[in-house]
Amino acid sequence: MNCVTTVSLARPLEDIAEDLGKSFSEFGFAIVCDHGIPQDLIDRAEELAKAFFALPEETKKSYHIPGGGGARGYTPFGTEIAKDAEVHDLKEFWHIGRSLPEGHPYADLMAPNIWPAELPQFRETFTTLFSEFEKAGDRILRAIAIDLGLAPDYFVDTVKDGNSVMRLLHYPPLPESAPEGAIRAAAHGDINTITLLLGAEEAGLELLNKQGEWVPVSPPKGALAVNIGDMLHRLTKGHLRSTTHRVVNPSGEAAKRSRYSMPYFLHFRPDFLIDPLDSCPGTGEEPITAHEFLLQRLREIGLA
Ligand SMILES: O=C(O)CCC(=O)C(=O)O
Ligand SMILES: [Fe+2]
Repeated sequence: MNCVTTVSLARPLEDIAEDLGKSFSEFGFAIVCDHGIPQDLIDRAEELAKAFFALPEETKKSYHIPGGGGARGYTPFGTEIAKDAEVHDLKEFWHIGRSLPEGHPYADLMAPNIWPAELPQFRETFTTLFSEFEKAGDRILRAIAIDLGLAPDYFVDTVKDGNSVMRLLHYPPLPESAPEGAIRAAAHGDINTITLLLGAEEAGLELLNKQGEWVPVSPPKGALAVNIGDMLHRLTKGHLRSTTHRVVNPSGEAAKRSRYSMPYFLHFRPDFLIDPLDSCPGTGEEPITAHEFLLQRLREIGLA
């Protein structure tokens, strides 16, 4: 196998589990089509994300929450820095998290969402998209469980009310004055359980394969690029790989264009103990709760 596998989520999960598992253990990535997220919802979401990032700088900054670690609302251009990177990423983004009912036991760990008053459909559209991502994620996790030899619903309880986050990303046209070495998104691994990414058909996303070569990830329009995060890597003792990836700068005409994408970072519930699975070979790391693991990693990237 020398390239990321594409699977249709409309097929019976037993039929795709093995292909998916192989792609995740070799590349940490798979392309998933027929994922069930309606295309008209994706189109509306992309239009709204574009409309938000086109708002005046001052308006956008009014949705930045100082001291909030970027967990909700707007994070301006030049804030996030990848682990071990020296310069900031060339991106701005908006985060939407889970809306918990008042008094929920995790309420202290998940800040309430905020919504841009300028875009009345924003809240409804992204609330719907969040639950559609969650549904697709549930199906992908069932296929992963089958491939790992676990009960198909193994992950259901592990991600219930997890601290999942949807990120609307905007990489503006390349600035003339970008710091030396700055790229749209520096090489990093995702922290969470699995990531479901929409919008990566615009070139730039690359993964680092086991041979140490950068390989483009190019899903067709509307398909998901799905990748394993550090938490699932740790649970499976690296059998499912959290693969380093990045978004490189375009050249020529494309450098004058924006790139937009929408990753959904699916997380375990905060008190889930990431205790390496006996069914995966090798020795694992110490058990750690998902919340403690997240805090450690957010500190490293300057967001906590
Ligand atoms: O924009 C992309 O295609 C990927 C973004 C990404 O890897 C991330 O935000 O973690
Ligand atoms: Fe990522």
